[in-house]
Amino acid sequence: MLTASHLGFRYAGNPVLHDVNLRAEPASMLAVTGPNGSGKSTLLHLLAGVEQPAEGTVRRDPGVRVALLPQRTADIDALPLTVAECVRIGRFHPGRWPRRADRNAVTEIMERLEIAHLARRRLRELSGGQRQRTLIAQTFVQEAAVYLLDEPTAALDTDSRRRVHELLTERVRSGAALIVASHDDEETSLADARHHLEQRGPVR
Ligand SMILES: Nc1ncnc2c1ncn2[C@@H]1O[C@H](COP(=O)(O)OP(=O)(O)OP(=O)(O)O)[C@@H](O)[C@H]1O
Repeated sequence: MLTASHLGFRYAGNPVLHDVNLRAEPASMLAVTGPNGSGKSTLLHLLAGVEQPAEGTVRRDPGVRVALLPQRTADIDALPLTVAECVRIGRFHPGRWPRRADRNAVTEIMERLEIAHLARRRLRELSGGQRQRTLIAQTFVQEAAVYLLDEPTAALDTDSRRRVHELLTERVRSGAALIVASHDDEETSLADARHHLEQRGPVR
């Protein structure tokens, strides 16, 4: 589906990733772990095609759809979007009007993540957890084969975290490949495999 071979990356000459090899397997969750600054977010950006590797390749099989839940999204907050509009973007297909299935999927995911009552609120008016649940809804409303999730539950309370973990497990059961960067032991224990990144670059 999605294969990373010998990936390397540097920010302004500072090495972050070196010789990373991994594959998104269908019906499987891979946890990406490692200390702060070890390059988990960078790796997800490379896998999503947001950044280009300095070394190695990311190969995506033709037609495989990849959804990314980024960790930092200040640009999204700057848009005057409501919660419902933000989630609907996940079902937006250029050149075609939303179908009933798209509208149903949006309603269903908003109910599951308990943001339906916030539908008309602007993103910038939300709490951190409400905003995170909105972005998770936007990610999971997409019909992707591969989901790249950067610390999906870091801002969430226990109930919301449990709900998101149920969603992760269901997506895996329905055949998706999940790659999840996480510091949370409970979350990484849901994974079928783990890829640990070591700290690189100069020690300060
Ligand atoms: N845009 C950037 N420009 C320069 N350096 C960057 C940039 N983004 C990240 N870095 C550096 O690259 C390294 C890896 O960052 P990254 O965000 O990928 O780590 P992470 O493992 O996701 O960390 P965390 O657990 O804190 O989320 C860090 O040392 C960081 O300071």
